[in-house]
Amino acid sequence: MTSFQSTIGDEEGIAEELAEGQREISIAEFFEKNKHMLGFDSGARGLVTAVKEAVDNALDATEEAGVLPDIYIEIEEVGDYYRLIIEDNGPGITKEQLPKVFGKLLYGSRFHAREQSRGQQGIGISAAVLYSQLTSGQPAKITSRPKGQSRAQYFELIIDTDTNEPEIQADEETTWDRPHGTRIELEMEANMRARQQLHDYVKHTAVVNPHARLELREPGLDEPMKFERATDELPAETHEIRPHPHGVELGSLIKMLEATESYSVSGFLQEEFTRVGKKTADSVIDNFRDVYYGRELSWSPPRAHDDRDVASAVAEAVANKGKDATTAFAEGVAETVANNDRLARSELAAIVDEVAETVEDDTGKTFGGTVRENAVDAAWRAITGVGGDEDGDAADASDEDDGGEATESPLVPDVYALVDDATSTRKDDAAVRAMAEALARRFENLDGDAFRVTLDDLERLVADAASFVAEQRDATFGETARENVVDAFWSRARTVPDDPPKVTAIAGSRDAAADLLEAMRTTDILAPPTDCLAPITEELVEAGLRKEYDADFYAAATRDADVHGGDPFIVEAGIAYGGEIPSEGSVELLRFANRVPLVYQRGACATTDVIKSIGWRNYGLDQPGGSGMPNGPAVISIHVASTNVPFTSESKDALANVPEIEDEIELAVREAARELKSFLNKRRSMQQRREKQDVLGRILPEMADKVSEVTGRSRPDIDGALARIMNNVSVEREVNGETVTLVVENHSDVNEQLEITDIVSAEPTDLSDGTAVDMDGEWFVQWKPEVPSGDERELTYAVDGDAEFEVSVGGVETEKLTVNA
Ligand SMILES: Nc1ncnc2c1ncn2[C@@H]1O[C@H](COP(=O)(O)OP(=O)(O)OP(=O)(O)O)[C@@H](O)[C@H]1O
Repeated sequence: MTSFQSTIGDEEGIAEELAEGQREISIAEFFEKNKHMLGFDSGARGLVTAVKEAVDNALDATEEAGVLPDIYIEIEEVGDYYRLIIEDNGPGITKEQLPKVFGKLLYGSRFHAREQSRGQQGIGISAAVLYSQLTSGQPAKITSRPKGQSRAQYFELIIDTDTNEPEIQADEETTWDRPHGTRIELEMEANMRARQQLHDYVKHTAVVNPHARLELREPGLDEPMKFERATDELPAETHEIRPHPHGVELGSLIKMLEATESYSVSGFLQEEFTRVGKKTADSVIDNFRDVYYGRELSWSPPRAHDDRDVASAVAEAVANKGKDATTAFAEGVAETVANNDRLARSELAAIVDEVAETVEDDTGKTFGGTVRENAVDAAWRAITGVGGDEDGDAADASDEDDGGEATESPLVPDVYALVDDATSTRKDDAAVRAMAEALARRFENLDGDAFRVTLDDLERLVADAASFVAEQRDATFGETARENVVDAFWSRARTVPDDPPKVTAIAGSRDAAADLLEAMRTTDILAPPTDCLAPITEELVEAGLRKEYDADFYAAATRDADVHGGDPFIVEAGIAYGGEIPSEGSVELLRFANRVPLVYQRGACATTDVIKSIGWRNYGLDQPGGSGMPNGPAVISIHVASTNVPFTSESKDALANVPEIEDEIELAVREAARELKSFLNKRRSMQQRREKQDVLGRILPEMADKVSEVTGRSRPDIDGALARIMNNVSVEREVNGETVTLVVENHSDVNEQLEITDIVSAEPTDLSDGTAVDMDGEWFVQWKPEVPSGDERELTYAVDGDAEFEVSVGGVETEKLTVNA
């Protein structure tokens, strides 16, 4: 007994003493202690969290019911308290469910569902009710009108903090002008210090839920904040999925094994998991066999020059079958064996069975189980020197130090060939031989005759043989050489034919269940279906940003689905740049999970970590020191949608650092950032072009004047020169009597597809091609010419001599255009 235990043992009744201090904890106490985890740590924050919980639920409920959300949020000051009202047009809640939804913590419809939803835990709204009652002493007032019912139900309730059950204080029918939906009224001790966060939450909710209409009234706003919907399309409907084999933990797997009605592992895998059909189940089971039973090492059968004789060994093992049948059987086995490159024991057994059946058919003699087993033993001994009762050599060979004296095992040349192949040519032959001998001895000492070994054991044997050789012969087999040797044997080893244990047996053995889990994880399995997810989509991520940010540039990227812990997820990123976005300070990062804006704990969020780790200078943003938050007029939004979003805490403020998700966030952000980079590069080169054109525009006329002055000739045409120097597209007008010609020259090195519109004050006729449209006495003449690089086009029409013109050219940037028309 340790001294600590003896001290305890000396004191009588310690357990009783401890028991006196043990009692049930009421949820009020639990809440008081953990309210920061639930997002209710202060009055300012509590108000934002309560709004967030109610609005998230309203969005979940409306979408589930296929209704476009119309959500009303109101905050009023009532004496020392604040009253919060949230109304939605969702499906409502039935009279039976309503008290539990609001009056019981950990009650919800989403905890067990593998489907993307904002709510996950069944805590949110009841925690808000509890916060309200603990700080104001007032009950929650709920009105709900289920779809199709003529009247609404009104409840006043509090949570009994001892029993975690709703205590109903009023329960009556009422009228409500909304045809269906839910209205929640909570009073609480609060303040508006987090007004900015509240506004951000509502605004950003509108950004990622362009299908929702939101309205916020609060005491600080003269006018309500209204966010109209940008689309009438609801997000794609999501479907629940079963867990993915790559994502379960051992504890859950054991529970699933215990609960399943399947009897076989194959049935269990196909029934309980997504993406597992018969073929995938077979692959998992093969991998399970490899870890659970190990593989069988395979060996080269004897060749013609070899003195190992399979045929006579088999013949000797067979008695009483007559000469012809015995010879046919023995030679049949020997010949089939020789047709194989390498053989494992179970393959040999299959060959013996097959040949026995053929010979039985041909000769009418019976080759029963015992005869076949004897034949397998004998043939295996002939091939490997190991097996049956005469397993002499193997036992002798166990003494490492008298290497030279024992008869060489038939395995050695085989092992030698593989080791030699797998190690570098610079290895000294004696070292390779020593390694082969040491390894062959270890293989011979494996349990049973079949040379079954798991990958871990094989690695251990190879390492052990290598260190033996290093000690005895002063030759090193480094890590790479050892890995190559392991690989050479493992890749030639065969998966055993044994049936896996039944589900109940695996459920009862932690080790077997762990082996099954490893097999599931190492099998290639299709990513989970993504119809359980509803990404915002690239188009709407961009539309959401456009709606709320006035910028020069927008880009968005939606990645393909990936898996973390068995739950599928999709990452989307968007960037808005320039325009009205403030250029001072660091960029604004908008974080979203399942379409919910994350307001607090930015610094503790995986999204922030990823943004900081990207080298933003590569993408054209300023980043002091080359790491950390980039600076500049940009907004970056990141949305992670998953059936199970890994938050750092129950208040769902920040994403945990899950490597798979971080990788996808990085790829999505980089995808959008690459577009930003090419936009900025182009903008920079256009800027340089503009500056160059400005300079040329100033000096060319001066040069033209000078040339004309010096040469005494007329002033050269500088517009054409400018277009040529700048490799521009030039559009020049020539008017000759009634004929108007627009000459388009392409001096650039690419073909240009242009759209040229000439607005003419009189009616044009005889158009070369193109169209003319009369718009209130002005004619719009339009051409869409394609002008190859280095080529020109002439666009003509006829018009009365006094007409006025105004040309506009589309299809090419203004910086690459010289218009003289
Ligand atoms: N406005 C509403 N309309 C219809 N049903 C609702 C509404 N609000 C809540 N519910 C139902 O009540 C349940 C409990 O809501 P609660 O906010 O406590 O948890 P949750 O949203 O499931 O998870 P979380 O704790 O992560 O927010 C929800 O799962 C949903 O079924």
